[in-house]
Amino acid sequence: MDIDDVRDDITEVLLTEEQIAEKIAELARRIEADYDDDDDVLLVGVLRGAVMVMADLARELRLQLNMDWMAVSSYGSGTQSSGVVRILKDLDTDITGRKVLIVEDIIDSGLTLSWLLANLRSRGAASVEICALLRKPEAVKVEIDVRYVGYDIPNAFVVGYGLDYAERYRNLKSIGVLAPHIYS
Ligand SMILES: O=P(O)(O)OC[C@H]1O[C@H](OP(=O)(O)OP(=O)(O)O)[C@H](O)[C@@H]1O
Ligand SMILES: Nc1nc2[nH]cnc2c(=O)[nH]1
Ligand SMILES: [Mg+2]
Repeated sequence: MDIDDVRDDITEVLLTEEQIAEKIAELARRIEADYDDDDDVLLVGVLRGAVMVMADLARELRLQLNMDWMAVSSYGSGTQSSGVVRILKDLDTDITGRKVLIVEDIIDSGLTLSWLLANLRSRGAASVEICALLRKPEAVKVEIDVRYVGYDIPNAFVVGYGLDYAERYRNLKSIGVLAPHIYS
């Protein structure tokens, strides 16, 4: 769906389809420079928000890799993190000794990723790095080392390209700022 199809719900288009694709390609080139086929990289997509990033990044990468998924949720249906991270679906892969690259759509409070990093590291992975398409200013407050960041964006609630509000808007091709009248 195009952002114009829900134009009244969006105050501003933040990133177009083209800007997203450009950034995914840039991230892929950086990742390719750091890994090779023998690394047997495991991309771990964080459901559900990271589905679009994962699908596009994985196809853009000229690298032999595996893909797995975890579902964690801390937001429920609102726009504020509840502060409690829950595993809704665990990995199917044993990551002992594996080079893991977590793929995320957005880092906001950083809560989801700092929890996930600790969780995956405790399973004995050889390395755990993070690739996130978007990062908000709040994220600088948490001490997580994010190797690959696409765009640093302003502190607004954004939707589209996997990012939802109450499970809607995930299927927008671009990313926009949600109009306050939708959630207030
Ligand atoms: O840095 P944080 O403040 O923790 O926020 C970022 C997380 O919040 C969103 O997921 P959410 O928990 O809403 O679930 P979803 O991916 O299913 O939309 C988003 O996809 C990130 O995973
Ligand atoms: N859709 C959406 N989910 C988020 N989770 C944390 N921050 C955000 C955001 O800005 N938009
Ligand atoms: Mg998520």
